[in-house]
Amino acid sequence: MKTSIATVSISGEFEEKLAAIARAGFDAVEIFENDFLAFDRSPAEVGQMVRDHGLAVSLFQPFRDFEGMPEPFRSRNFDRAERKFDLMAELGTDLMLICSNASPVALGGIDRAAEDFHALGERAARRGLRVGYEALAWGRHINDHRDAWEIVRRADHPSIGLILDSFHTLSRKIELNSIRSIPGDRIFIVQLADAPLIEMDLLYWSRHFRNMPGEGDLAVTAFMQAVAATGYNGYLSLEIFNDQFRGGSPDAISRDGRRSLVNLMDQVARAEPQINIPVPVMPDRAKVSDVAFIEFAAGEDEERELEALFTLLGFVPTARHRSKAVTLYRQGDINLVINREEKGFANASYLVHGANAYAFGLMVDDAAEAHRRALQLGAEDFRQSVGPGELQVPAIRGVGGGLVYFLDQKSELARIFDVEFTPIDETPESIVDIGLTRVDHIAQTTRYEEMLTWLLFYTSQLDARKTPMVDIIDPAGLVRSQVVETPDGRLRITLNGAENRNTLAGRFIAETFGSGIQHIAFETDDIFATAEALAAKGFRSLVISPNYYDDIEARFGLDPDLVERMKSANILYDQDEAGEYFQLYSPTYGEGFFFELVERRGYRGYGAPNAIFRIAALKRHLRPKGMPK
Ligand SMILES: O=C(O)c1ccc(O)c(O)c1
Ligand SMILES: [Mg+2]
Repeated sequence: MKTSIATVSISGEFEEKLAAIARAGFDAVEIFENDFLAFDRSPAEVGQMVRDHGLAVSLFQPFRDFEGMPEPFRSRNFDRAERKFDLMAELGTDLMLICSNASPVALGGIDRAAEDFHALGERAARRGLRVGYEALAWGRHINDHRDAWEIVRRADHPSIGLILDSFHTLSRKIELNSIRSIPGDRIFIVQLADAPLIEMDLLYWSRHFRNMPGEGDLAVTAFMQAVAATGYNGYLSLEIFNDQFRGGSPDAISRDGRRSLVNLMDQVARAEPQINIPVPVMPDRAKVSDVAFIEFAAGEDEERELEALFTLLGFVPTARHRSKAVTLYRQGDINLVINREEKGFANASYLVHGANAYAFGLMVDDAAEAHRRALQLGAEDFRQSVGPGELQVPAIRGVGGGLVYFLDQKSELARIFDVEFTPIDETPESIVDIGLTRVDHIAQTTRYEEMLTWLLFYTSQLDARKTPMVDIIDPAGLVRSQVVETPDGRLRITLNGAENRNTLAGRFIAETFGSGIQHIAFETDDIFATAEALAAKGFRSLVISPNYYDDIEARFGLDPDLVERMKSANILYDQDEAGEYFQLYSPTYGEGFFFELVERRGYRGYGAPNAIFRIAALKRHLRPKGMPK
């Protein structure tokens, strides 16, 4: 599999871009004319620089408004093309992209365009060069790959071929089977991009909102399946115009790009096993059956505070690590771990971020395979020295430098808490089970610019899908929220992207020095019983404005008695087509961390309409420092 990326896709100076692209493992770059024009080195030097980074130039582009022009433009275009051919020879590439004509003076006509391309093919052939024709979605006469292919077919010249670009085809919803009958060797290159579904002008959408395959909503996998079925075995080239990427980290964007292609081709090869493109063999996306544990890093004081909080919430200290200052707390199927080691990774996380939920374990079908796939996708491996009799749990670095561990039922890993821990026999009498059964969701707060990275991180490794992005209104600004969930809901992760530091999410990032888990939601089968048990123990839940309850009673036509019960327990409510949702929040602890307790009666969402009221209430509670006693 040969991978390439257009220089416009990432930020930085020209040479910085090349270095990042090479480090991420690409084979080639598409050189964008403007990137080159803005750079003060000769074409030969640029070509050399690309090769010095171990890269090839897959393509020079774009050459605009070529085909079907009246004189004198037509003759001038051939002269202009010859000049660019000179340049290509110096750069060291044999392929030029011509995008379909968008000029108002362009004359239509398939045959006229085909004749122009035939004539250009003759000139290109003399120099051993090739020209590929791409239909822009907004081309004046040609805006559909089927018409571009007809022109290429009629041009009937070995130096003239077709260029396919997933964005142009998918944005116009063109029938994908039309690609399958094109001979693979007539496709000179394939450009790939995804995009979020937004209703807007095609040109503007294309030039500002493209993203990596898998990051958006377009059917890029189905598109690439059709391309692969033609026998095509050339470059897979990312061409991503995105304002955010232009301002992002060249390394991070390049790594995401490479990950997106590996993941895409893995999915394509599974669906179309006969393809010509050699694709790395890797395990399938891991099936997650549960959140096995969530681990907090803490110092001595915070450990006491967390312990008080956990026991108040009904968690029982169940076992202690044989050699480390690590304690397991349990309720229902939920395992919470406090790690108060004075060395090692947890301690490093504590020193940087303060007490925080820095790691979680996922129960998957095969932990070793899940780990292997993650590494093949470019995840950063994590290993820590283990003591005698302890298990090396496969792990990778996740959001905010935290950890994701993989466990499974088929190996020793299933018994980690038996192998490495000794049971604590007596349960303190003060602890009352409040009916929490499992982890409903883990909410991670990231900078807005990182959201796509982490969405791709999860959805490429795990058998999980992403839901559409929702906007959450914080009184101090917008927070975007998107969910990664398994089809059965056994794993749910919400990613919240903070655009500014005055929002609750933004403040959390600023105060804890980075992204991380900001809240954890536990499920109960009876939220009212849970609320009552908590209140009896003196737990003070987050106080919700009484105005809220008048509104939901009217909005959902609820029984006034039910509303009264919710109001007295500060329980929030939502409904979707599948059922009802009840939510109860803790106040914030430390720098904005909190717990949520939920009851789902068939409901599938996350209570997004309530977020604005919850955030306002949390902000009223937010304390400057320290966990409550
Ligand atoms: O936005 C454009 O003009 C443009 C140019 C070249 C391409 O390959 C493309 O997909 C879009
Ligand atoms: Mg293109």
